[in-house]
Amino acid sequence: MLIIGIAGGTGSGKTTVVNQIIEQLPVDEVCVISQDSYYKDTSHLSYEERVAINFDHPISIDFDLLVEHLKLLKEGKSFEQPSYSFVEHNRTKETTTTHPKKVVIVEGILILTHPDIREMFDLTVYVHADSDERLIRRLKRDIAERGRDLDEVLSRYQTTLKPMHQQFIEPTKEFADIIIPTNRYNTVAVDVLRTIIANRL
Ligand SMILES: Nc1ncnc2c1ncn2[C@@H]1O[C@H](COP(=O)(O)OP(=O)(O)O)[C@@H](O)[C@H]1O
Ligand SMILES: O=c1ccn([C@@H]2O[C@H](COP(=O)(O)O)[C@@H](O)[C@H]2O)c(=O)[nH]1
Repeated sequence: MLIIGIAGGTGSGKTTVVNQIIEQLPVDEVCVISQDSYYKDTSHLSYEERVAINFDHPISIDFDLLVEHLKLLKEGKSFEQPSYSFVEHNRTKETTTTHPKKVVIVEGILILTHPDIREMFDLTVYVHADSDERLIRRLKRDIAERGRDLDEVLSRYQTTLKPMHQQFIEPTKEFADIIIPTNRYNTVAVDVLRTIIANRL
């Protein structure tokens, strides 16, 4: 089993890179675990209270559950991956059965902040795009897909996204084996990653 951790700021293109990698792999050889699935269950809070959560701080993530699930995969066991609704700011009732595969990709803004999780990765990648580029992408995506408006994205950017990125996310670049610049679509870097994966399988 090859476990790859893919980190990087919001809007840097992590999901896009993951999709580009897996589209060339047989479906029965790869599984993807998204850090977003592991936002803590906040069903006990009102919608207004959930909106106010700092979703870019490591404390918002149930890392214990993610560690438990990665250990299960390493033991060859399946688990139920939670699902998350960005519109509701909460986990949904659905889960996805995730089976151990030859290639396991874990992606998320904060996954390289956790020492035990870093230890479990065979390969670490940091996807880098400039902050103005990430903000533009985030604005477009969150308005189109996550039920946000201009004011919401900009105020969250100023209050939490930018400071948390500088404090927690950007410093994890030093833990990356590979840094992919993604101000543009970087097909060369994705090909390099595919080759590394193919060689390690
Ligand atoms: N290299 C790129 N150039 C332009 N747009 C991109 C690029 N990579 C991703 N995008 C777009 O930016 C948005 C955020 O990308 P996504 O892969 O979801 O980022 P992340 O998972 O890091 O938050 C998406 O709408 C995606 O289509
Ligand atoms: O309820 C939520 C939970 C998280 N977010 C934001 O999502 C991003 C992380 O996802 P990416 O796909 O890597 O962009 C993070 O910056 C949180 O602020 C949210 O808006 N609502």
